[in-house]
Amino acid sequence: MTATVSIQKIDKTYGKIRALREVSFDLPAGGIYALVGHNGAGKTTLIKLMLGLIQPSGGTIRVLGEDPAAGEFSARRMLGYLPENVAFNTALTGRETLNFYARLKQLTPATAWPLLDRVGLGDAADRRVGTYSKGMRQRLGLAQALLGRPRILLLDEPTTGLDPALRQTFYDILQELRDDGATVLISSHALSELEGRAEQVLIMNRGTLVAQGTLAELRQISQLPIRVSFDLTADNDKMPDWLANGHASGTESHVVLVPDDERKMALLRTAASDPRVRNIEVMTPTLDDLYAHFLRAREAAE
Ligand SMILES: Nc1ncnc2c1ncn2[C@@H]1O[C@H](COP(=O)(O)OP(=O)(O)OP(=O)(O)O)[C@@H](O)[C@H]1O
Repeated sequence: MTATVSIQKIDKTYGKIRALREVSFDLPAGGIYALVGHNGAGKTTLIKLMLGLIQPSGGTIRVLGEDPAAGEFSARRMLGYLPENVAFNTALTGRETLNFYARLKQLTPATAWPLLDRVGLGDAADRRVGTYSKGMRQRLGLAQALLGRPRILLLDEPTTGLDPALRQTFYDILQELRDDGATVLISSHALSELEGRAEQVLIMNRGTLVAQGTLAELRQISQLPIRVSFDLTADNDKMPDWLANGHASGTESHVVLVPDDERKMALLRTAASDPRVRNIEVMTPTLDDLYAHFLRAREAAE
């Protein structure tokens, strides 16, 4: 699959601050990618570089085959962007705001109106943005980013301020775009909600890319253990042999740490055939765990 975004050895300095150091990655078409990292890790700087809003200090960037920093960046029309802080003219209505952005993208405004319904703003479309709640402004920001069915969607902290229902709608929309072949990059601190939604995760730390991969790949690289916990029936006077090295955590619950899926399956097969086992729970490392692990590993290496 071809990369819609290709970043090679990108450096970016602001005066004495080195915001990005030799960052390289490709984003294939048809995927949702999570860009995660502490405050100041360089996420917004990367997004601004892809949009051509700032120039790199070194390295090359290609977005849909073009250099965003070049004067003529026609692929810009194929990009949707939702900035971290959406600021709209409060005197305009939602519909007028969308009309304005549609014209900037050389689209016929009326063709954009269904987007207002799509983000749940249909009823408020003709109210002034000044009367909107934070979440409603965020919805309008999303509608604006979706104008013209973008091939690449760059979203900076998009779900801050959204209620759970809209968050779900939001991810449904992103999945539709992804299935249609778009590249969606989400910069976020909301790691738990990205789990199971992003195909790949890119972990940034102080301007460098410390890990990139699917959750399964990151789990494998990290070698963080899988926790398997067993509840036993109360009438056991002796711990089952296969659990002898399990750690007692409470009276009837026992936790075993296994290094990989193969050992996990072997343990599950044994446990499932033991009538003394009432319940089994498997806890694989979460994105939070992996994120903490890769940051620790990087700090230790420095
Ligand atoms: N215009 C600027 N002038 C000077 N320094 C800047 C500028 N923009 C960003 N920086 C610095 O570059 C580094 C990376 O900032 P960036 O905004 O890309 O981080 P981020 O990962 O998006 O952070 P956050 O999660 O807080 O949004 C930080 O040290 C920041 O202070």
